[in-house]
Amino acid sequence: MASHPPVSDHSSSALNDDFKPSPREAFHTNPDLCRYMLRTVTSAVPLAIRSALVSMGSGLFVGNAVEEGREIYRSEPMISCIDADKDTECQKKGWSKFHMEECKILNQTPKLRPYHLVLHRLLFWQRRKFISTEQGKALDYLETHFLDYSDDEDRATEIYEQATGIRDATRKTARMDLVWKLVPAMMTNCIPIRQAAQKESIGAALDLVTSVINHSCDPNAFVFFEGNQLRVRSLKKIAANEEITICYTDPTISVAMRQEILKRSHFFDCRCTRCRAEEREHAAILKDQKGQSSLEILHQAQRDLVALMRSTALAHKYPGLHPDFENLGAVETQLRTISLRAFPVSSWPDHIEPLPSSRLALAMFHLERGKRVSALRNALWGKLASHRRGGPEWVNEMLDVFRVLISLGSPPPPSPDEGLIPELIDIRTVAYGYLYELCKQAAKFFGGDSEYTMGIGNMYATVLEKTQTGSPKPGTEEFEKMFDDAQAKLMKWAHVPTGYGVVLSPQ
Ligand SMILES: C[S@@+](CC[C@H](N)C(=O)[O-])C[C@H]1O[C@@H](n2cnc3c(N)ncnc32)[C@H](O)[C@@H]1O
Repeated sequence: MASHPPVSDHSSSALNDDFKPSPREAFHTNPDLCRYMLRTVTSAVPLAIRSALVSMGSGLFVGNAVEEGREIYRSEPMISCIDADKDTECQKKGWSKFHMEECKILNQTPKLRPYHLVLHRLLFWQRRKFISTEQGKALDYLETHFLDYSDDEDRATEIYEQATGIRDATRKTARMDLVWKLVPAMMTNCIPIRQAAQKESIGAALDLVTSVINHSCDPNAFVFFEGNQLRVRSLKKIAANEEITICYTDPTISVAMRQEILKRSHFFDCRCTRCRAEEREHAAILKDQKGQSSLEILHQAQRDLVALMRSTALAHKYPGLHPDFENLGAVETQLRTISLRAFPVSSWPDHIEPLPSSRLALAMFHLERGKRVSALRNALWGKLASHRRGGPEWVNEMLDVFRVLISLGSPPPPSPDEGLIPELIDIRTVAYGYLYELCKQAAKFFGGDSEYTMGIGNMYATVLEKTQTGSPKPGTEEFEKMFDDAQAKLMKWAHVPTGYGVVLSPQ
């Protein structure tokens, strides 16, 4: 970042242009600090901060084996901030005691991002000496990628502009060296605040222990928020002394997009087993295209599909903004055109993202427009074709499919111009079975005590109550048979290949 005059030594005015933070030490080299950090969480298993196996620096490890679908730890993050446009809600919930003070500053900060809120809170605390010695020490150990940003003129400018904007918003009371270091530190270590039921983040948080967890695209754990409490739970069995990993990106996006995001935000090339397997699979599939496609064409098509769905979502939310994307029939045509570009010889494989997610998103747009039959076709296709068979994303997506099924099972019946629909009894049986499975999976991944699981459980109890006495109930062999038949009929109707259906868990 040599071309910028960025940094003060601890005064606000004396800037010099060769600031470099002192080399960062890894957390695990300071056992006292690690002990302090681990005391900030409530853990269900012993935890340890050690030299990482999947990256440089430190990582978080479990001391004992953890079964799939168990809590690892929960904590109140050091700082949690809700996005400016969600803050009315946040004040009601008492998220931000500092709202008045922060609001003044935030209004002056250009291009506000969620982690800016965290940064402003940190600076505010620092001025008021609210940061304990241990917390201050832990902040010094956070990964900043300062030198990686320095090596890239554009990225360096980006950080510099953010740092000066933030410092100016504090009326230059903040120490520039601190701001300069904390901007990239927050970009690297803040985690999005996502409640169980939400796909989108509503803010950002800094949690010291969670900032030690490294990434995998096939992670063994995930993070979600219950109110302002952070929870980390296992996605699969973790052996004693194994490193905990979480996915820093949306795990449902394509390998190329995950890699792009990780490279840009965390400066590493992910070499996890999932990435390598998917890269090999894509290369093999493209061989069938007789030289008419390539990995570059596929990656561009994947980006185009994501952009198409983003524009459609915007057009849906703000009518008139993108009139070209308001007609869902036209969007489906564009989707087919993009798919054909990458797979001109045989069709785009059902499970390769972002096709399944795009189909599911289309289903929800159709549903909101009252086109319930088109919604069902897209929902079944998108959900069942995807290779995801568990995890928090599976639960959220299945809840969407359930909503589509329920809408079709409720009056009024769809108009005949929407085309033939499956028998109502089959729709209801499948909805009932999916709700049963949702209960099981939500309890497993989010925990029985999460509001989300309890909400789904209440829905299931209501449906169960309304079921006529004597009718087969989920968990029985009789129901399972009925469900399998009904699901097969729906899949046939939606042209979903056999073998993709949901298999109900035992009682
Ligand atoms: C939130 S920190 C995780 C803790 C970090 N290892 C440390 O010692 O502070 C995120 C940074 O860890 C590194 N990292 C995490 N997962 C990685 C992976 N799978 N491969 C390479 N580096 C990784 C990257 O530098 C990333 O920006």
